Amino acid sequence: MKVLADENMPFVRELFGDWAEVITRPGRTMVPADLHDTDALLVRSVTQVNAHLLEQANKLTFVGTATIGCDHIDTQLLAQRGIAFASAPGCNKVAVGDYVMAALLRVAAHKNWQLADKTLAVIGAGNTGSEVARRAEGLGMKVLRCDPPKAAAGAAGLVNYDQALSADIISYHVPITHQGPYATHHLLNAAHIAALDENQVLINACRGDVWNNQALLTRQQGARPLTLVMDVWEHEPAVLAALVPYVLIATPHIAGYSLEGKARGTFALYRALCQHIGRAEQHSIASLLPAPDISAVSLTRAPSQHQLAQLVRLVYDIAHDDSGFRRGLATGAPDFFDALRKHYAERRELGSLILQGVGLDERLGFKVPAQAADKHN
Ligand SMILES: NC(=O)C1=CN([C@@H]2O[C@H](COP(=O)(O)OP(=O)(O)OC[C@H]3O[C@@H](n4cnc5c(N)ncnc54)[C@H](O)[C@@H]3O)[C@@H](O)[C@H]2O)C=CC1
Ligand SMILES: O=C(O)C(=O)[C@H](O)COP(=O)(O)O
Repeated sequence: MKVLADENMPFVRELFGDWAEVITRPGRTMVPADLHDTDALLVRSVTQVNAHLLEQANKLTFVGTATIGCDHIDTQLLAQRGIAFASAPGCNKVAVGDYVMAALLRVAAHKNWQLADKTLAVIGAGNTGSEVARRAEGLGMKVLRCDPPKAAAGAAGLVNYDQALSADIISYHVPITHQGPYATHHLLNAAHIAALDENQVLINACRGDVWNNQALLTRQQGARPLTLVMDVWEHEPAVLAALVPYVLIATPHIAGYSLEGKARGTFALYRALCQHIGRAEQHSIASLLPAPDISAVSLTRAPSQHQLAQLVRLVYDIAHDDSGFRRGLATGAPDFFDALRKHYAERRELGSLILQGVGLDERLGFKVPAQAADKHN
């Protein structure tokens, strides 16, 4: 069987190589001819799987995306053609939780805030939003959850969007959708942006088009700019360069890029394709992951917010991603965004670090020995 995969999908050869012919291509520039005689197509978020790409797909029976978002896949077309489809829901939700926690701690240092005094609103209380809410609650923050589709289905404890927009920090975790009562395209529109208070902080780690970037630029160029954290941008990879100097933390769509998250993504497709062709699984995720460079730290007392930020930086330094982004943009190279993503350094999840010695709140994401964990679930 012939499997065509995005060249930036790790562990493909380990999982598929011993039983399939694996061919890799740059995801953004896959062309119809690549699909000729291909049985299974494995993509990431940058490949538009549509009628054009499938023009020469004479043998294709399976398409998988090793991502949470599926906005790049014409799933209706696949269903019409009888092509099986799989995605990887939740695969990198922990990485997104790590990213937002790292961002929160950096914002707090920048604004001299104690996060425990602040309110965070999560827009979209699904897999990634719930992970972010859990971290924020671990930090002692008050959390508001806004999810109108879930509210309409009867979920309790949710706030409406206007209430959410009053929080100190507002973090977006919705899919990009263009139609229907809950469409998220420009969910943060020019009117919302103009009405926000200058002390508020906005975080986008979902999809760039959820925010009106041009309206944000207008706001930032005025007298009362907001504090912004942006992992995703309208029109990626062509970011609105003029906006970047007004963004506190700017990164190239890497919130989900932990090694564990990528491994779970590829593994979800391995599992789905094995099921699709009736093959028994012969691998596990654990076998794919190397030991982390730093595996344990011993604490003698509960860490302060500043010390917690230092512990997070031991595993994931968001400032490094931010400075890399700014350096890349400054080169003027049109492909800097994709180059940063392609050559992204190996990043482990906070859960790869065992914090020994004190009973730390397990919702923060670090691994806490069972007898010491301050349990909340
Ligand atoms: N920056 C990155 O690296 C990553 C970005 N993503 C993006 O984040 C998105 C969300 O991921 P998950 O949380 O795993 O998805 P999910 O499907 O588990 O949760 C999304 C939630 O948003 C809610 N929602 C939909 N429309 C809404 C609206 N108008 N207002 C408020 N809530 C609304 C849904 O009801 C659902 O509960 C993905 O679709 C993907 O586009 C995901 C992973 C990594
Ligand atoms: O899972 C998603 O959804 C994401 O946004 C991915 O983390 C994006 O990664 P790529 O597929 O663009 O490498």
